[in-house]
Amino acid sequence: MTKPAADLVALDAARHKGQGGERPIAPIALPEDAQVRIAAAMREILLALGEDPDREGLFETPDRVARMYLDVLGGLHEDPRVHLHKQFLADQHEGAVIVRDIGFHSMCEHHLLPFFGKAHVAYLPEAGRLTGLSKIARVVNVLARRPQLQERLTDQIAASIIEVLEPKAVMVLVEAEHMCMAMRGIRNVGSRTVTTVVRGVWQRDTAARAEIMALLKG
Ligand SMILES: Nc1nc2c(ncn2[C@@H]2O[C@H](COP(=O)(O)OP(=O)(O)OP(=O)(O)O)[C@@H](O)[C@H]2O)c(=O)[nH]1
Ligand SMILES: [Zn+2]
Repeated sequence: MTKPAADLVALDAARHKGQGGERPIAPIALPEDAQVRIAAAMREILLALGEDPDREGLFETPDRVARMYLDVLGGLHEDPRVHLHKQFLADQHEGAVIVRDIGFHSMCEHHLLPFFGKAHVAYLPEAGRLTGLSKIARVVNVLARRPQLQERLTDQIAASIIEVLEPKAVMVLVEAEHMCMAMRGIRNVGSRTVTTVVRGVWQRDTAARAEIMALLKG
């Protein structure tokens, strides 16, 4: 096996450090009283809006919303990298592996409104070192179920793969629609944001980069 991508891991660690409030890939602990506290906060929001949280339609809502947040933001307490630990070798495969159209739902950390779309992931295995295709989708799923920025989601998908699988190169393209742009503020429905990240040998090899980017865009 050739040199692992330790330099890429270090580069990633540096990139993710000190970027105003940046949160790392590692999971955080779930407070024991999370459900109760979220429900109490939701009840307070309803009261602040002038609503009656005890009326029939609302009385179960704080609890329900608490369960919903613990579900859609549950990736905070999971480590995406564990899914990549199961690996296998296919020495004869020298080309890229591309998983397109991984659907995801995330929450923008500015407004806690959903953004959702597709992630497309490519990597160039090191010495045939592969992971299961579903594992790439699992990584996307864990990282998406956190308060996120689309750019950070894109970076962290690549960083997780680099750290555990140590491939020669990774490229990630994420396209998404942000409800905070559609439902409020500018109220721009239908605009899509595209973010990309390229790491490893594809950063220098412009021909390969263009070829993989074209395949990722589909
Ligand atoms: N770069 C980036 N920006 C995002 C993402 N999700 C939401 N935003 C933006 O975050 C910005 C927050 O801007 P602020 O000016 O602090 O908040 P705001 O007053 O609600 O902004 P408006 O949406 O323009 O009304 C907005 O421009 C959002 O469109 C994301 O994933 N990446
Ligand atoms: Zn937002």
